[in-house]
Amino acid sequence: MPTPKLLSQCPEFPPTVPVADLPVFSFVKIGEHDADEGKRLFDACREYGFFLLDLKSSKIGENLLHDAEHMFELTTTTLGLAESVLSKYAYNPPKDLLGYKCAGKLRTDDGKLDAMEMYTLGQDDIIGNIPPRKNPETIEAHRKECQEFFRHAHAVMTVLLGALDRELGLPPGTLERLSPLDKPSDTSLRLLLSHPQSIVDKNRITLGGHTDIGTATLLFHVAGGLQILPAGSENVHSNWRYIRPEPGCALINLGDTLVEWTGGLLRSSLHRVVTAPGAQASVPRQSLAYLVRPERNASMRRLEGGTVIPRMKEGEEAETRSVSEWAAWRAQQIIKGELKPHTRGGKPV
Ligand SMILES: O=C(O)CCC(=O)C(=O)O
Ligand SMILES: [Fe+2]
Repeated sequence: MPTPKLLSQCPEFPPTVPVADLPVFSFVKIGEHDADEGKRLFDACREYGFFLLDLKSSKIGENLLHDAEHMFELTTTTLGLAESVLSKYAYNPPKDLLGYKCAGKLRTDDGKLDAMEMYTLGQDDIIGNIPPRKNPETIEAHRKECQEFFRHAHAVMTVLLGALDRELGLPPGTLERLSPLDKPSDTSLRLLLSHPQSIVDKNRITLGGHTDIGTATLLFHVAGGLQILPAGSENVHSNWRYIRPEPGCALINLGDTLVEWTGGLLRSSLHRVVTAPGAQASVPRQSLAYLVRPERNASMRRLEGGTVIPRMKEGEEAETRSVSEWAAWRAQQIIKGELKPHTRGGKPV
């Protein structure tokens, strides 16, 4: 992403690093229910679980690109506050992931500590599903812009989830109703920042390999550094592929919840952030991740009623946990080392 303006302020993404060849879809065509675009989108959701979405030439898309510029400004002002101010808004894992996370709180795949700062805004707080939380003044003064971002990002997701409903043969609106804007959920917007290193280690892992746990994620990045591990590849440095930021595009990736709901048809791919490549390593790296989670009471149970999602076979046990219970269980498994994050789903239809 995002806008040509922001990309022009960043050194060039080098042409020499290995990149993932992700497909680009037109948001306009998907909104028009273009059958061919929908089919290719479904293929990408199973093969990679990642794709680029061209937001240009669409009113909602252009609005979201504009909102993203505001959110990048909030990243600069908010994460530029003194540590003594930010620490008053510190996150409190595992219960409360909203607020400020300083660098060095998480373990990365190589056993070192992460180098990513983030400030996480909750959809419930910003949209008003709960009484407002207290955020730093840099954010409180721009609640309206934050609301606009959430509304437009949700509108874009609604169009994408509608296309997946059609491809999965689910009744229209099924997936959107499970992850709505106006019901309590853990949907959030992360404002992410990592600082350049004094001595550049191009393989340093800024944010460790993971899959996103929710429905789907919409990401804007300006400098590179985000990488995906192609399905079936061993987790060694040489197999990871950079994702090249493209002007006017958002990057979309599917989360573990969609894998569960579709009986493993859709894919949630392992991804991570390393030092931005080439000259981009010398500038602060900012990104925005809008992480859509289902409403809190939703179940992780496989969806029924579609024409494509496989039915439970004899002997298979139905997942009965709610999304919150499942998320807590999974976080515990990872903490206890019983589960190493890995690519999930992508079963043939
Ligand atoms: O910063 C990025 O490019 C990716 C962030 C990410 O994967 C996440 O926040 O889940
Ligand atoms: Fe992620």
